[in-house]
Amino acid sequence: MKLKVTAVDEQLRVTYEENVHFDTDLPEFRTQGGVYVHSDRLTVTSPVLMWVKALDVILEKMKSSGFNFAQVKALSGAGQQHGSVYWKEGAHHILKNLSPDLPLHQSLKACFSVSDSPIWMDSSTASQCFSLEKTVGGAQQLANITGSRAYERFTGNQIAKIYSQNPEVYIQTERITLVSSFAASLFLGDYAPIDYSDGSGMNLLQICDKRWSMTCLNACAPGLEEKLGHTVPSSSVLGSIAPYYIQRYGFSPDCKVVAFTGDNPASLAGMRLEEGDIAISLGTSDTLFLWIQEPMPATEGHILCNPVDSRAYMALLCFKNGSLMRERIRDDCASGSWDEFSKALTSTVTGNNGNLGFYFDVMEITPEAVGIHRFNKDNKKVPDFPKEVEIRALIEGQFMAKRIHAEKLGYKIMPKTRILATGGASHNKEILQVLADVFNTPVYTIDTANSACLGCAYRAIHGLVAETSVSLADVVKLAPAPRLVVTPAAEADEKWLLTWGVRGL
Ligand SMILES: Nc1ncnc2c1ncn2[C@@H]1O[C@H](COP(=O)(O)OP(=O)(O)O)[C@@H](O)[C@H]1O
Ligand SMILES: O=C(CO)[C@@H](O)[C@H](O)COP(=O)(O)O
Repeated sequence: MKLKVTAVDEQLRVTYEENVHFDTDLPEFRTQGGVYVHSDRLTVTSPVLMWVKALDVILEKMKSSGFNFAQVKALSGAGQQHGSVYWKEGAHHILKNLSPDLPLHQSLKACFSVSDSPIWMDSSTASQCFSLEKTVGGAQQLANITGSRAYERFTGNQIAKIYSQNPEVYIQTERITLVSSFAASLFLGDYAPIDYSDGSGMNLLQICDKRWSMTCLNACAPGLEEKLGHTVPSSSVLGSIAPYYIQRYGFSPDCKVVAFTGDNPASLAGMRLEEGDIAISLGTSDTLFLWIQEPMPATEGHILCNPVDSRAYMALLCFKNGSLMRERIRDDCASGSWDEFSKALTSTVTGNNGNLGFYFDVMEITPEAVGIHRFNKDNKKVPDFPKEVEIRALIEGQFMAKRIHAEKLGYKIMPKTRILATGGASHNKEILQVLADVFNTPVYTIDTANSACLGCAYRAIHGLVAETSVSLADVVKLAPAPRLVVTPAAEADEKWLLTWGVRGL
């Protein structure tokens, strides 16, 4: 996991990219994959000061490389969804008076009442989820209100856990931000509001009228409305950059901060998703998302407010066993090499001669299942597969699950359907070929695998004109179109896909 930056010029060309890798650039925090997995294997957190220090490091890297901060007209950003940051009483004053002589992590070191922020990988709040659904009248009812049934990683349940386990800490907290609005707060030198789109990943926001659900807030913790602040459209200008950045890095006082959002909503903007397209992000988690007009919340998947058009929505499916699962099988079966992994995919056939597998090292979100389960062509459970068969079974299984669950959400693949792929694994053409074969649909990518970052650069430009009703699509119409990378192989007919569906996932 990394902190990344992308700058674009007025022609929407990417002019600068940089990143900070949490594990290797900030080894003093001793994270693995940017996180701590606690001994119960359910609680997963990240040190909030590591995120703050990562911002110091990336800004210093930019300064040393001669980046011209004065030219930046607007900035925006994205954070992993659902994670939360707890600001201690008195933090606001410190945030508003940052000394340009000090790095942020020094000024802010005593500002957080919870030093290890719960993040999206956490699944330790089952009892809070149960109680929230019970309060509102069941899982479907909660989905109707907030867009999702109760999910353990969703922020309301995380807040409820902190309140029930440590009410003192909750009381000492003056503000709760999402990872996205926390990062925006750092640039603003003030508490930034939560945007509608990332706010929909909390089990607290009414997705129809974009107001907090008082029933849900009260079910999680007392006095929560005040600690969360108000919500804003994702394209809002929040204000100008804080004096700290003007004095320390040479930003212009006119540089505007546009609301930050979740990484998946930001990717939707970066990929310039159109209705009918299907976006698949192969980052740490795998996610699949669609632009939708009419929300139909169900007990599987999520409906979020659309980050680009406040009248629309996006549907999202999240799969926790994404890249980390692929990395584990790569290490076990391909000597830790992506090249060898890719060769195994080219040396095996579509449909894997009937061998299939489900690979969930950690409790999966979609579907709720855990463990490694392999079946041969006679549907008999087997303990292992030859290495190449294992690799193909993993990738076909991951993509088949995406197709089956998208179809369960009502998604229909049409002749015009395009898959837009992004995230680290979208660099791997052989993996994308399996994706094309499983969906029987061509796969496109954009020039950077960092669609969330690029989307925020686009959203920053859009924020400057959004109030005049110009759409994001208009603002980015000159950006390079997605590039066709692979088309389904001729032999990828629907027959073997059907067998998969019948054998069930
Ligand atoms: N050539 C490759 N083939 C498959 N996976 C890759 C390849 N290169 C990078 N990855 C995967 O991409 C992941 C990082 O994706 P990225 O989109 O940067 O993550 P994040 O979710 O943190 O933004 C890594 O975990 C790595 O396993
Ligand atoms: O939980 C979800 C979406 O609901 C995740 O997709 C997070 O948003 C984190 O994403 P990455 O670290 O994989 O980018």
